[in-house]
Amino acid sequence: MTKIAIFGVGLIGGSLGLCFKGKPGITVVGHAIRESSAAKYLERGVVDHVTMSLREAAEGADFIFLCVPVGSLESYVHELSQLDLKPGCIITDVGSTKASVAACARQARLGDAVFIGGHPMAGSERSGVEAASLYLFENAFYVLTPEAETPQPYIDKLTDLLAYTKAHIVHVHPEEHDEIVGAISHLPHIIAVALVNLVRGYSQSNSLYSLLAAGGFRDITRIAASDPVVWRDILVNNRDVLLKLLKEWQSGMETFIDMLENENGEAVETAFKEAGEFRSKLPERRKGMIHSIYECYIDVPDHPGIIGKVATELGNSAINLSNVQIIESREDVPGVLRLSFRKQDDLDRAVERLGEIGYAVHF
Ligand SMILES: NC(=O)C1=CN([C@@H]2O[C@H](COP(=O)(O)OP(=O)(O)OC[C@H]3O[C@@H](n4cnc5c(N)ncnc54)[C@H](O)[C@@H]3O)[C@@H](O)[C@H]2O)C=CC1
Ligand SMILES: O=C(O)C(=O)Cc1ccc(O)cc1
Repeated sequence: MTKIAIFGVGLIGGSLGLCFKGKPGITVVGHAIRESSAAKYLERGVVDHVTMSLREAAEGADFIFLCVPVGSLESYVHELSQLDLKPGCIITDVGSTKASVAACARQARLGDAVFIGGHPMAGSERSGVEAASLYLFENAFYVLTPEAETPQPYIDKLTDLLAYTKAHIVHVHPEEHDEIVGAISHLPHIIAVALVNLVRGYSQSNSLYSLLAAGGFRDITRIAASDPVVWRDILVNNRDVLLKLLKEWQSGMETFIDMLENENGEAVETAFKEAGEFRSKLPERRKGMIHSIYECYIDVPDHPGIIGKVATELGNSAINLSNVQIIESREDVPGVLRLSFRKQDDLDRAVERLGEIGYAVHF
């Protein structure tokens, strides 16, 4: 049997457990730090066995996944280095930053075990094993940060196992990883939290702020509901990158202040045009999908059952729908559904079929 040990059975650890559990020749052991959590992991079915002993979890493991908050990763690497791990054991992590854990693993005496850093670029603002999902990583990118010295057979072995996640593996240097995710993930979380807290302050004296907050505000602040401990650790860990980015952000805000003070509408327009052009070229990737996506929008009344009706209609015509999304920013007007397809042909046939049955289709 291949033994996989998971430390930190939360959103990410639990989702990995779901991907590996029940696969041929695999047994998944979860490590719990509380008895109440142990029962929950079994009940949720994310692991085969649970133990509260770090040694018992790690003993004989072929793979060890560290899925704890970033601030705890190093102490786990250290504790593992005190144990007699199975020769050839692969230790990996899922932390949102990679440079510090890579440096720590380089220093640690891991015997015949090998560390390969990892970061699935998929998740959500939810946390805990309750939010775990078998499909969390499907089509997402999964970053691995092997060292130049990491023997290829170990990288291959981990890559083969990760195939169960259905994610796409990419290799990135740890420092480069931290710079990139600083800009595309960590800074946006800071901005979302700062914005929500600004409005929270106003709403204390005027309840209309929260009553009217919809659409754009909700779109860009979903991630402000993310787990405080997980994000405390990420931001503190990636502080050098973030301090640089925040200074650039500050100067970007000052540019906006200048534009408004000088009533420079032309510059505002240009800023929106440039941002819009760049954003429209971003690959639309729900959960990090890497395939091109073909989309259309349909006007539908906002009532229960409408998604099922549209999906059934397309299913009956053997049209493969890859995603459906309700556009929340149109809350008080007739609902708008975004339909996504992986193939141009599916989109073309959907447009034709939906038109035939009377829906207004937009691009
Ligand atoms: N939340 C997300 O969307 C993503 C998170 N990550 C990374 O995955 C790791 C886990 O994050 P989530 O699964 O979201 O968190 P989570 O809060 O859902 O799970 C964390 C788990 O670690 C356990 N744990 C063990 N030692 C702990 C300690 N000292 N302090 C706090 N919890 C401890 C908790 O009991 C819990 O089961 C983090 O390193 C995070 O940076 C990576 C990709 C996406
Ligand atoms: O909820 C979202 O959109 C996220 O941004 C999820 C996420 C959180 C942390 C990561 O390191 C990677 C992905």
